[in-house]
Amino acid sequence: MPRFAANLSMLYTEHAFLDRFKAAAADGFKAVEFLFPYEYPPAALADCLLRHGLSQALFNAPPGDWAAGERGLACLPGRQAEFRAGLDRALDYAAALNCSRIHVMAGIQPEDASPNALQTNYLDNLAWAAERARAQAVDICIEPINRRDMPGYFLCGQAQALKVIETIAAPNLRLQFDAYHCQISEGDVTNKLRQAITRGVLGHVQLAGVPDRHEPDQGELRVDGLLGLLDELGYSGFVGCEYRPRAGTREGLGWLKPWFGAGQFKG
Ligand SMILES: O=C(O)C(=O)[C@@H](O)CO
Ligand SMILES: [Mg+2]
Repeated sequence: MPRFAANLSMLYTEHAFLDRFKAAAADGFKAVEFLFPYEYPPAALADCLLRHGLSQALFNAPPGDWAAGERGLACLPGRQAEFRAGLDRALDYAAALNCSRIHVMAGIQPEDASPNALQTNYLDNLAWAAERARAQAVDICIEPINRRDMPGYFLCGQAQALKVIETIAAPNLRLQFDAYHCQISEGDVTNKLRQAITRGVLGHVQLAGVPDRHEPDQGELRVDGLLGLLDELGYSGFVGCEYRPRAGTREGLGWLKPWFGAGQFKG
């Protein structure tokens, strides 16, 4: 049975951020994930988790200047010191939240940068981050993101991510497989998910409907098939529900009902 995490950056936005933990727990979630915790002290977030019986599945390392359009620093030449300081900050939060997965975003490739420089920088930074995180038993996850939503994003394909993971060969550098991005960028989602599991590199899964990033009960993906495959292949990690509800988070949770354990689903 997959373990589901409510993505609190997209779900429960009817509530203030710190109230989303309670709302997720009330609907039967046992775990949460979100993009960035850095506006809040680690102790306040740890307290929310504890009070509502939740575990933290994943969050993101600092992405640079998000408001200015930055989407991660890992591939960017000249930003190594900032990347490293950000990763250390994320590791402090991971310790406080008892979280063993951090998503490190690659960054938007600058138009004037050489592809070789970006790749070298990306590999150097990820190798450093994986080694640093390993001491704390934390996995570093990398996620291919589609370029319709994030034009110019450096890591945009499953094969590209697998090659990076294979090249660095750190046991705690893992793939974050977001079926929504995979379907938009390249399709063949089932085979790509199977490949990630059989290669032993799958660190985290996220789901949304395609093409509109709403609940995964409509559109191009057959979510029951993907969740069944995770079960069949013995995936024991989390599945992040990372979508924008069509009309209210609780109202849209019907698709999860068959997958939540008996008595968990309150919606
Ligand atoms: O957008 C996604 O998909 C994510 O998983 C985020 O962490 C990055 O924006
Ligand atoms: Mg995602």
